[in-house]
Amino acid sequence: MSLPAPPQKLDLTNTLSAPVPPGFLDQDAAAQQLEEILSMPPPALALPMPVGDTPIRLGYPTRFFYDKHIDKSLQLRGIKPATTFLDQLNDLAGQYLGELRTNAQYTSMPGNSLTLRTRNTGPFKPKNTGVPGVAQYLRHCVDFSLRISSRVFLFPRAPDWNAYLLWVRLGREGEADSRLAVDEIHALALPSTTEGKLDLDEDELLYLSPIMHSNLEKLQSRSDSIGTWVVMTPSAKAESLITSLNRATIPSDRNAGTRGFPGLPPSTRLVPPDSPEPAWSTVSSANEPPPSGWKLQSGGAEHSSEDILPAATRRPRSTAFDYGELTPESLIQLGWARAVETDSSVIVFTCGTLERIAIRHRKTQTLYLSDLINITQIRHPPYLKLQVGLYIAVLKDAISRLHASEIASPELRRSTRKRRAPEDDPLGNQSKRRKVGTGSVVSRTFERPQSAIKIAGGLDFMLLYLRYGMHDSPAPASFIRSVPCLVSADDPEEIARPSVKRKYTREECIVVILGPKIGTGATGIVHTASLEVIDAQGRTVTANIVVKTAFLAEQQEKMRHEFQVYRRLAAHKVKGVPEVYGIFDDLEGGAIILLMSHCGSTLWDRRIDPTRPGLRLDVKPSQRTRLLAIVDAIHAAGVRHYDLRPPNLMIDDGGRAYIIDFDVAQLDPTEGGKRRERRALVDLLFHGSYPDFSMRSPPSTVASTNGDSDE
Ligand SMILES: Nc1ncnc2c1ncn2[C@@H]1O[C@H](COP(=O)(O)OP(=O)(O)OP(=O)(O)O)[C@@H](O)[C@H]1O
Repeated sequence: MSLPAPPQKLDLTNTLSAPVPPGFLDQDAAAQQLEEILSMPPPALALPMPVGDTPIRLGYPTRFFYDKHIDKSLQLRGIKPATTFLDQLNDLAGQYLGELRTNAQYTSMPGNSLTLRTRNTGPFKPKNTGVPGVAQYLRHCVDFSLRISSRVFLFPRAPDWNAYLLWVRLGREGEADSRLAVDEIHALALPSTTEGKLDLDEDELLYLSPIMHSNLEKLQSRSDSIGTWVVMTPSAKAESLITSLNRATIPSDRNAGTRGFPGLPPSTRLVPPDSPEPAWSTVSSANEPPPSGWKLQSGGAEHSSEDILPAATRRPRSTAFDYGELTPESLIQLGWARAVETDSSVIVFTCGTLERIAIRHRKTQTLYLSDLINITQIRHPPYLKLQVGLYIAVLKDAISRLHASEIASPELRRSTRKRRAPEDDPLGNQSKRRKVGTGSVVSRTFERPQSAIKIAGGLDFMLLYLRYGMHDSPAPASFIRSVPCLVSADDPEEIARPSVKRKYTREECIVVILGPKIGTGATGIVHTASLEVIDAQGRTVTANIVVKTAFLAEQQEKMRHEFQVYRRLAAHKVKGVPEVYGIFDDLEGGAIILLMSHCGSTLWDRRIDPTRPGLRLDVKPSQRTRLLAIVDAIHAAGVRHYDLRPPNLMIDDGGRAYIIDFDVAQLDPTEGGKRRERRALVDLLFHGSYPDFSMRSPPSTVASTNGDSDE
C-alpha cells in the first residue's frame, strides 16, 4: 500500500479553470457519495516491531517534573463523562456538509478527488516503529477528514478537496523520547511560512472569506497549534489505560511534597476564557454560568510557617528520572498539562486502536470524557466523519475564544508576534509578575547587604519554585546540595554531601524561582532564575542566575562530569566561563540542577542576517581577543572544550565574552588537540567558517579522559 502523502497545501492550479457550473452536478448524489466515503472504516494498524533491544515504556515523560508546578487555578479538579459528545461531533460535521449541498457547492463528484485510498487494501503498515509509526497511521487515516474539514469550514467555495489543516507533531519540542511509548505533543496546525506567518497563496485567498482570513491570521499569531493529541503505541496496557480513563480519580499528591514553605507574593494571572458559544453542549449544560471574559485570579503559594519541612528527610536512592508506569490518573494529568500549556480545549487520547476525546473546561477545571472509540469498528458515527466534526469543533472553539478574549482584553489585538517562542506565555496572557522578594524585610541599618551568592554558597537546602507561563508552584520542590559552590567554598575540591535535616528555618534556605526556558541541549533544560537568601541583618538579597536541569541518568552523568570540569577551571582561576554555585538534588528524585551565573546571549542568536547563507557573527575585535584568551586559559588548566560552536560562545549585556557548556569537555588533553581546537576557534571567529552550523553536540565521550579521538 502506498504511504500517506505529506500534508499538502491547497493546490488549486488544475481546478481553477474548469469548475462545473452549479446545476450541472447532482448535488444530492455528490453529498451521498461523500457520506459513503466518510463511512469507510479506516484500515487496521500493523505497526512494525522495533529493531534492537531498547525497551520502550509507557511512562510519564520527564516533563513530569514541570507538571507538578502548574498554577492552582489551571490544575485539573474534576472528571466527568460526556456521553453525547460523539453524536454532537457527528451532527456538527453533518451541518457543515449539509450546507455544502444546500448551497450547491459541489462542483465535482467527491470520489473523483478522494479516491486515492478508498479501496480497502488491508492493514496499514507504517514505515516507522513506535509512536512515529502510530502518528503516520493516524495521519493516513484522517487525511480525508483533514481535507473535508478544510473545505467545508475554511474554503466552502473551493472546487476541490485539498488539505489545508495539518495534523502534526509540534516541532519546537525536538525529537520524541524514543524510549517512551507515549508522546503527547501532536496537534492540529495551520500552515506557516518560515517567518511564522500564515501560509496562504493567491489561489487559497480567492476562496477564503475576509473574516475567516483575519481569524486564521489572529489564531496563527497566537499559537502554532490547536488541540492536544496524546499518542501511544498500541498494546494491551495502552488499551486498558484508554478504556479505564473514565474511572480515573484526581491524585492527591500531584504537587511537590515540601511543607510549611514561605509563600511568594501573589502573582496576578489572566485566566483565559472558555468559548462563550461552545461547539459542544456537554459542557454548557453544567450549572455554572458561561464565563464572560478574561478573569483575574491570584496564584502563589499559600502556606507559611516558622519551620520548613523538606519533601523527604533522606536523599533518594537514585536522582535519575524513572519513567514509572502510566496510570489512568497520570495519563489524564499528562494530557491536561499539555492542554494547559498549549491552551487547548480538546485532548485526544489515542493508541491507534482505541481513542477517547476529552474537553477541557477551564472555568470549572473539569475534564469531560467521551465514550470509547474503536477506530476501525465504530460505525455510529463513522470514524472519518467524527474526525471532520472534531476538527471543525476545534477550529470553531479556537476562533470563538479568540473573539471572547479580544472583547475582554483589547490589547491582545495588537499582537505583532510572528511565531510563539517556546516559552512565551502559552496562554497568550500578560501575567503581571511582581518583583519577588525585595523589600519583604525592612532594613534598619545602612550596611551593604552581603552578596546573595556568598550566602547561598554556605547553605545546603534549596526551595525551588517555578513561576512562568502556566507554572506557579503550589508547593516548591525541596533540593539538597550535592557539590560545593565553586565561588565561595573554602575548599571546592572537598565534595560536601550534607545530610537532610528534619526541618529548616527560612534563613537556612536558598529560594530559587525559575523563570522561562532559555535553552535546551543534550544535558538538560536551561532557565533564567532568581536566587534569594536572607543575610545576617535579616534582609532578603537576590541574584539573577541561570539554572540547568538534568533528568535522565545519562544527562545527569554529563552534568556531574561538567561540574568536575568547572571545578578544574575554578581551581586554575579561569575567568570567562560561568561561575558555578553548585549542583542540587531533588529530594523526591528525578532531577538535579546546576546553578550558575548568567553569561548573556549566544553568538548564534546574535548572528547577522540569519536568512542569508553563511555564518556572519556579530563579534567585536576585543570580544574575539577575549574569547581566544579564555580558550588559552581553559587549555592551560588542562581542559579541552570539544564543542566550541556559536551556541556555546556568549556575550553578556556589558559586551563581555564567555565560553559555556563543558559537558563534553575532556581533562588532560594532548597539546596537539588543544592547538587544533584553538585554530578552529580562530577560523570561526575571523572567517565565520565552521564545519556544520546546524551540527548538534558531538556524542559524549565522558568516560575517556585524554580524547583526541574526534579528529
Ligand atoms: N550560563 C549561561 N548563561 C546564559 N545562557 C546559558 C548559560 N548556560 C546555558 N545557556 C543557554 O542554554 C543553552 C543550552 O545550554 P548548554 O549548551 O550548556 O546545554 P547542553 O545541554 O549541555 O547543550 P549541548 O547539547 O549543546 O551540549 C545555551 O546554548 C544557552 O543559550
